[in-house]
Amino acid sequence: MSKRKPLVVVTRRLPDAVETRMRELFDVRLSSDDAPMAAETMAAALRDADVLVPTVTDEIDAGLIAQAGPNLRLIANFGNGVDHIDVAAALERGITVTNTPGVLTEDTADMTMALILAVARRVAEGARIIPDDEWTTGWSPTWMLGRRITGKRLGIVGMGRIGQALAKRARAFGLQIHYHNRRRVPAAIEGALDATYWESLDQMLARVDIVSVNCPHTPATYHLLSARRLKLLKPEAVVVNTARGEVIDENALARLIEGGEISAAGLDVFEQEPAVSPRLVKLARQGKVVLLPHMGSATYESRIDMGEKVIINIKTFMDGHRPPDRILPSML
Ligand SMILES: O=CC(=O)O
Repeated sequence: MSKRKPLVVVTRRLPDAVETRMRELFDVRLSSDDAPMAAETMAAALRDADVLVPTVTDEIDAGLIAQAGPNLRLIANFGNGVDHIDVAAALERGITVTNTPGVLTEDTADMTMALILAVARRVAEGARIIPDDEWTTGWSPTWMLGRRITGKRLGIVGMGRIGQALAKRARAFGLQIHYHNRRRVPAAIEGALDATYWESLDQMLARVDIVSVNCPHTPATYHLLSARRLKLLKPEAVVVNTARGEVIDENALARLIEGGEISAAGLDVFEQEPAVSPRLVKLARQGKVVLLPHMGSATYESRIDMGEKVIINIKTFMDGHRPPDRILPSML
């Protein structure tokens, strides 16, 4: 690598502290506005840059990667999920891809717990009542009743870092932990979480009260919660997703909630962000689903730590070493 500072192109505004550090270390082209990069700007960035720092809002497909200039050696994603990047195409061209795992685990697990509570206890609906001047008769024995979560069964789909962090929290709320994962987690972790492993996702779905999606979106998990699988849930079941919209067949979920075959959902992620199915929006107005605009890792702390991870990945790579958070072909 030459002695010149690497040209690092960043597609979105990052926290001030992160941008300042990047300016010190790199020849950095920062985004002036906080909108997803237009396709032509992205193509130009890929042509010029040594390093691209995209986020989940940038679709970097094989066609764009084919237009990358000879200097582009690293795509250092600001975020955990890399399903918006054709990583296989990048690796084929000798471009390394990194992400920011670990630092957003606790915050995303908190948000998942928040959605579980919000749906079960009607928090979003309740929070609108006073500002909307609708609290006219005061406390009532029969009004705004939700569902107790203590003693219920939580089925976690994907027992990685975030799944495990959720399980810890959920146990403190008295939920029984069930999980499905490609691989069973080590016995010590399973024991500490008092978690029941289900090799068959179908069998787990039929038995849980709340299902939480915490696995990445890959070709193998696309519509993992298909219409057929969603129909296995009990009618009083709740579905929560803070991972990726694509893991659930969103239309099927909306249809089943409309028909009363599933009770409710709490969703932080969607199949076509930022577009959200009008059917889900209608269900949110009716108080049957809680919708959040992809906020799982949205804390100052997470976003600064994610920026630091991006910087470490770039620095390590530019110093000629393997960056810590490389995406390996075996992870795809
Ligand atoms: O969704 C956000 C991320 O993948 O970090």
